[in-house]
Amino acid sequence: MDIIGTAGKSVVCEKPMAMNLKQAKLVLDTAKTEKRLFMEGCWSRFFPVYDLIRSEMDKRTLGEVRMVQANFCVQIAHVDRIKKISMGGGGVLDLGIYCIQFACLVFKEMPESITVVGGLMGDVDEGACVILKYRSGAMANLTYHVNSGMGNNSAVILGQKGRIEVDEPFHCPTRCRTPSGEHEFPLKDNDYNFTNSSGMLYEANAARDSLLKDEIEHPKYSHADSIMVHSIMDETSTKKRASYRIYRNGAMRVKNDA
Ligand SMILES: NC(=O)C1=CN([C@@H]2O[C@H](COP(=O)(O)OP(=O)(O)OC[C@H]3O[C@@H](n4cnc5c(N)ncnc54)[C@H](OP(=O)(O)O)[C@@H]3O)[C@@H](O)[C@H]2O)C=CC1
Ligand SMILES: O=C(O)[C@H](O)[C@H](O)[C@H](O)CO
Repeated sequence: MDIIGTAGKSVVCEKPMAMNLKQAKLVLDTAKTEKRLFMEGCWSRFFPVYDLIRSEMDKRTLGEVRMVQANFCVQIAHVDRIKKISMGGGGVLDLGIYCIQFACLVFKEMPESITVVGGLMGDVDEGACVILKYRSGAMANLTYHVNSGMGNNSAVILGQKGRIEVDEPFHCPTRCRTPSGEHEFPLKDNDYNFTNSSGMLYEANAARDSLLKDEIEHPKYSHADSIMVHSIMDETSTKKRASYRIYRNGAMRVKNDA
């Protein structure tokens, strides 16, 4: 907030922009008051595959969407920023966020109900199965885990007339299949630490566009998008603590910092 408010700078902040909804709102309110660009770096949203998904959804080529599935399971339990609660660790803030933003991309509204079964790893969240149910009855079935083997980290959107398959890694994809066929957007110069990291250029270009237009948010991942995703993550954390409490017969070990 000081960077935006006191120093008067525009900010692109890696996901997750905050530990909870309350913090996220404070930052976004500051950006609004100061009329500075603030973008939560949800880089997924700027990949060409996501542009294609948006366009298929706008054209309603799948008919009514009834189900979304997304998985993100990897073994990163040894990483400090994952395992330490003091560094904002845990699964939902690192991996679950990608699954949740994917459901939000498709349904564009808050779910009516959120069902969560999850577990802890020390004092941070290890993983969970999350089911979002929407007013129309449509559902999203999301799974994330930071202490497992590598899953099939893909996503699928199922409509009454067709489907979209986003190949692994769905959070930074280069390949998908839509009703119009197979699409591939290869990345160049991709020799970095993280998978498909050169795809960060899509997000960087988007931030540049917003700066040139004097926007305070980017339409592909707006402040409302951040709020929706953080609202669901807050709810997920609360429900997970509850499910863990029941599962472990009364043991409750994570502090509620909301
Ligand atoms: N889009 C993508 O491809 C990816 C995005 N990410 C996101 O990027 C972020 C960073 O991940 P990653 O680079 O792997 O993390 P690292 O742990 O490698 O780096 C974190 C950095 O933040 C600094 N830091 C930590 N705490 C503070 C603090 N209180 N004040 C100032 N600086 C601090 C650390 O400084 P120091 O070195 O001095 O400790 C370090 O330089 C995460 O939010 C993650 O979700 C991560 C991976 C991939
Ligand atoms: O944002 C990311 O990509 C992450 O922070 C992950 O920890 C990483 O992708 C897992 O492999």
